[in-house]
Amino acid sequence: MLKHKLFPQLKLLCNQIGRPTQRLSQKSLVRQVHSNGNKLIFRQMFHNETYTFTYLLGCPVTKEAVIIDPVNDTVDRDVKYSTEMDLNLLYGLNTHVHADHVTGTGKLKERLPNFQSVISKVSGAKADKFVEHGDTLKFGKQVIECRATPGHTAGCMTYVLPDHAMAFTGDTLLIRACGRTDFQQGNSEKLYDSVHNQIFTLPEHYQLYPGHDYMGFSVTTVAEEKILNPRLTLSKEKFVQFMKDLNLAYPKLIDISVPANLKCGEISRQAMLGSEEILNK
Ligand SMILES: N[C@@H](CCC(=O)N[C@@H](CSS)C(=O)NCC(=O)O)C(=O)O
Repeated sequence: MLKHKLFPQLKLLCNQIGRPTQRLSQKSLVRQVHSNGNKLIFRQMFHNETYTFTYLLGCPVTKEAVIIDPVNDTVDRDVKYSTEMDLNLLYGLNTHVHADHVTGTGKLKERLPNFQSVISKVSGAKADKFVEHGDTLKFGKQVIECRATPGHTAGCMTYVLPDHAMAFTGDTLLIRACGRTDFQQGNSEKLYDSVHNQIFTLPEHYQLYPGHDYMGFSVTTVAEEKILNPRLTLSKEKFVQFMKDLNLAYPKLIDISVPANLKCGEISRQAMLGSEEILNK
């Protein structure tokens, strides 16, 4: 009975993950790079200390580009990479006020002319540009749609590129997991609704890029998570209980990261030394 109910989704999933890898990667590359004839430069980068993903997206025609969730420690890498690729970074998009690392948008503003930091208005953080649900941002021929996905924090945003069937979910949805909901106005009911109403309603072939991964994964799809996410496939009631029982230790840098990120990554020398000490423990 269950198999019958899930069959269309399972069929789609098998098409995506059950066939030889060669075929999958070729198909997904074509979708990212050539859908609607609109090409995209796309790089996924990792911060080893905090398991954070940063994404660089560029328009190959105009060379205008954006960076999603840069980390302050990897700004040199990100500037070098975008310069090498002749990209003109316009925006640094934060998916939310991070609790485990300091955003790189403040440092990037010091390094790059015309660079603007972006975050949701609801976040209450300082930035050059504030976005709300339904807003769009442009770089070259590319369009990003902003979807409010509160729950991990009150101001979480998911950034969607419809032309490339991609969405950047921050910590709202992680691969086979989701963001914790026990601080920064976290709310399990809201996170559940955000995922079901704003992410799982995207077409099933959309590729989802999370803000972190702690298990060695890099990308997933709407179809995969709808079937395989052990948290978000629960009923809402069971999900809320599951999140209550998580009992995760607070992020090591929370007391440094949150105040700094509320100020676009502005961090005092004293706090910087403090964070080095905490990470070296
Ligand atoms: N140990 C890390 C923090 C790990 C953590 O809490 N991750 C967050 C996202 S960053 S606030 C999370 O939501 N995790 C969900 C989960 O199920 O793991 C540190 O000390 O920084």
